[in-house]
Amino acid sequence: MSLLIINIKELVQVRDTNVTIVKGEDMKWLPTIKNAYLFIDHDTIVEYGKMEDLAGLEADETIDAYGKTVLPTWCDSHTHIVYAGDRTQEFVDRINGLSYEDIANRGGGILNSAENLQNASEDELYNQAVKRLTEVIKLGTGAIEIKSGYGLTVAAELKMLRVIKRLKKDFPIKVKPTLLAAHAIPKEFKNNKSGFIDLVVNELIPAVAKEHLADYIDVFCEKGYFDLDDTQRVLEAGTKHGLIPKIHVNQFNAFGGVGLGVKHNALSVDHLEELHPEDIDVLKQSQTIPVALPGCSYFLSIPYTPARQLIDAGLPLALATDYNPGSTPSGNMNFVVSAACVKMKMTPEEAINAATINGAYAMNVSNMYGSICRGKKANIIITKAIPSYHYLAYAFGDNHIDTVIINGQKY
Ligand SMILES: N=CN[C@@H](CCC(=O)O)C(=O)O
Ligand SMILES: [Zn+2]
Repeated sequence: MSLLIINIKELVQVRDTNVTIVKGEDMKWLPTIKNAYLFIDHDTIVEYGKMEDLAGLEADETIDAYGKTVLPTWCDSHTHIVYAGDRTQEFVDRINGLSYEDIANRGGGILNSAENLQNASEDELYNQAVKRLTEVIKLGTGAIEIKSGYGLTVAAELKMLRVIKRLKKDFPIKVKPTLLAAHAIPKEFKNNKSGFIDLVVNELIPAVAKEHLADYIDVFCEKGYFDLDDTQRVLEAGTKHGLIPKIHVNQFNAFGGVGLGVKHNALSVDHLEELHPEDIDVLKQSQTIPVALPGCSYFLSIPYTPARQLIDAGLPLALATDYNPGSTPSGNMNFVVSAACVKMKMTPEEAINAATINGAYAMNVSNMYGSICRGKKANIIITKAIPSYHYLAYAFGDNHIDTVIINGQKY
């Protein structure tokens, strides 16, 4: 089965060589071809170019994309889409004056989601996650990372990760599973945090590794959750079992978690709403990519990750949704791109690079996803007729997507 897309107004994020990350100044450059075609064979991008150079290429199906923009699907490197129920009551409580911290301190927040998840069957969880995943693919996401972390017991964490495994098998997009082993201190361990870390290190991580249920190990490194010593213990145990660190850090407080992540060769450090100059220095010496989650800043009314400081220091930056029931009940990468431009002063070029190729890097899949490149997976967004790719970020809140193609097939 082959597919030819013709008369594309602008083909965006075209890379002749297989670039796997873009950093600093280079993020300002988004390569495009105007009046272009794209040729896909089965699930692979085979050829592209200017319409005037389209000669002798025939396909089983042709799409006329006159007036439309074509770009690679979004790569969402940070989500928690497997969860039970919602937390709308806490949302209303926050409007009425409680903080995220107040809610957590009275046993709500992550512990609330953990209770819901522990009481849900694997099938219930799967069915809820199927709806969310289907929706985000229709919004243009073509590769996604999904975390556990609402289990807080060995059995419930395994249940979550088995749901992620089923999603990975049943959906055509790339799914990368993460064991978020230490997300909150369970009630039973309220006065015995080190006992919980013992459980994570001695039982949870080995059980997950034995079933090959995760690629990455994550910790919520934050005041009131897990400190540097706890984080270090979890990352060491995860690494010993072949899991690569990707951590939640500097969401509310910056106290050295970024340096610790870098020391453990973290693939990414995520959140960074709070940032110290030394965090930037340490990131400059590393292969670790910072990940910003503007949907979380929007929803919790907390600072936005200082993208300008990171990019102007020559660093790469990825954008992701953080889709979860507590801090970001949205998996819409289009909103994330727009919010990054409006609130973080990223240019549309930087935001699109951050949401495609750099998002793919933050999942270690940028050799096959995140750009229009010969040999890469044919995961493509065809927009409605829009004036330019800038419009995606500018006209926020509307759905500009006409068609999503995953592995060469219309989704
Ligand atoms: N901060 C930690 N974890 C999630 C929120 C979890 C929740 O509130 O349920 C996040 O990334 O924002
Ligand atoms: Zn998160």
